[in-house]
Amino acid sequence: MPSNEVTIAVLRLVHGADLPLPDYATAGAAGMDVIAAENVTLAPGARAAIATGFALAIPNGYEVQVRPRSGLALKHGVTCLNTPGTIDSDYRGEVKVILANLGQEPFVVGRGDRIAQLVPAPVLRADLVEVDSLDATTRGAGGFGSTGR
Ligand SMILES: O=c1ccn([C@H]2C[C@H](O)[C@@H](COP(=O)(O)OP(=O)(O)OP(=O)(O)O)O2)c(=O)[nH]1
Ligand SMILES: [Mg+2]
Repeated sequence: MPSNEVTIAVLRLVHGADLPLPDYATAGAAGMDVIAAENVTLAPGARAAIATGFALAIPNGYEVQVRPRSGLALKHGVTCLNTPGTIDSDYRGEVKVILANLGQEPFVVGRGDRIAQLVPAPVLRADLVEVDSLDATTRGAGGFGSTGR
């Protein structure tokens, strides 16, 4: 196994039994495309959690990010509302894709359509240490455009 691969167990659910599992569209693709397991029409401004028909068991120390597809975003204004979506390593339920239609027209998701992409990533967990003061920096509390355009 190449060093940049992580093995993730995938379980097909009954309503996804006939659907392809997430897969890479090209040899160098960063994300595995995810297929919708249901038909949903999203009105302009609407959102929905779209079924995918599979569940994962991600190894400890990893997550899977659910990211939008740029084609859907650019052509239709359809994106993942909670991007990047987080699939926790201890989640065993169905992976869902929270799509939002920010476009002007209704958007039809067809069962079998590629609606998002999955990217596994290593996760660092923080050990928070409470202190009385923080070290000084040039930026200080400046943010949100404080350095100009
Ligand atoms: O796009 C997504 C985002 C989340 N999930 C599932 C897997 C994830 O492990 C779980 C919880 O997600 P998250 O932590 O983002 O949501 P929450 O609102 O904090 O819910 P919870 O209280 O269940 O953690 O929901 C998905 O299927 N798709
Ligand atoms: Mg959570």
